[in-house]
Amino acid sequence: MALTRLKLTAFRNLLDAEIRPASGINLLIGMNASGKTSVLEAIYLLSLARSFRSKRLKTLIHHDEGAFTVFAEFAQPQTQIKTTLGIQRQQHAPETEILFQGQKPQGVAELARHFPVQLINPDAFRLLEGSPKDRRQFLDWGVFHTQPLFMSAWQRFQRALRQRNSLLRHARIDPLELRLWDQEVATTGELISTLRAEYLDRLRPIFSQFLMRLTELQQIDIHYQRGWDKQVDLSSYLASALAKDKEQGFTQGGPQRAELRVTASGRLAVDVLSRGQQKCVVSALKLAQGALLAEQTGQHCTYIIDDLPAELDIQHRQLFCELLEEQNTQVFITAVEAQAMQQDWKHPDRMAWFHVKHGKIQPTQFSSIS
Ligand SMILES: Nc1ncnc2c1ncn2[C@@H]1O[C@H](COP(=O)(O)OP(=O)(O)OP(=O)(O)O)[C@@H](O)[C@H]1O
Repeated sequence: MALTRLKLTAFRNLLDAEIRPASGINLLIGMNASGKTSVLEAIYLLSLARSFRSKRLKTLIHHDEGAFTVFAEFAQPQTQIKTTLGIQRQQHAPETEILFQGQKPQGVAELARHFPVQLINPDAFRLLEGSPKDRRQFLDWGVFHTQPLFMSAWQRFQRALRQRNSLLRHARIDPLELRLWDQEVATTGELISTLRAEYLDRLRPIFSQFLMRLTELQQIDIHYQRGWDKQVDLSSYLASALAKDKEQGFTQGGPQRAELRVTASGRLAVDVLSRGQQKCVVSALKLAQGALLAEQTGQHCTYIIDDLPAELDIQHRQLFCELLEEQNTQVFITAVEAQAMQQDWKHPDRMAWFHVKHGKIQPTQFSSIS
């Protein structure tokens, strides 16, 4: 799905703003604090019903207003099928109101499937330097979008794990009940783990190709650690770890502890790569996810890229832009300087420039803001 219209009301400093983006590259240029990241934040909200900056959506409401609204229209480029999505958060309402095609969606998964978004921002480094959870989220984005079995396995696993953990904290444990939850954790956990490993096997070669185009870096590897002892299946592992799990009061091993180790010549990438090199690795990983999604499902994801020029020299910037354009998908890029984003774009006809100034957005030409 491509975003064809975005209307923002009282969303951060954007009191009343509207854009009709191009189906290809969209450049949002503006000074610091003009509202560029807020536009990306609104687009991200359309996919996940949450922000990448704040835990509480109420903080996104303009300081002088009582509610924000994000309204969007989408079109499927091949079929021209049109959809609408509206999200409103009121200061005093108990929850966020979401209307997808005029109706309450079944869950956030429905929004994510409808409009997959990949974010590359200064926090994207977290993929390398952050916690294992950040890397599991990255991996699961891809598995969720390409493996129909994943979602229900994940929900069943989470429920069974919660039940098992609660049981572990009881003074007396009913062995029959424990066996029941162990079985459910083991069956769904093994499936999740297999789906993740298979996904990563498909992602690796695509990632390497992107990385080769972006940098001269070699020997970047991604190792998958499934979260429990390599030698045994999950069922046997749970049985062998029971005494320790009881002592700790929670299940210590399983897919909830999986980890991705990204290494450069055998050392952790975050310890040895420069910031620019790290940005290239993270960008190649995210581009690979989008390309694999398109290859497997025919669906394109939308890239939102905050401050693209940051950390990249002109050569790497141009290579990155070239790759983005080749993906034939919708992209939103913010930058402070228009000059830094002036490339030899191959399809200027599919591009749109927007000037963001004091919370207002104007479609514009490169020449008028450079
Ligand atoms: N709830 C809110 N109500 C009104 N203004 C807000 C709210 N939250 C943030 N702002 C302000 O909105 C402005 C735009 O912030 P935003 O992060 O979108 O800017 P930006 O153009 O991405 O800037 P930079 O280039 O510095 O990253 C800032 O001045 C910020 O303080």
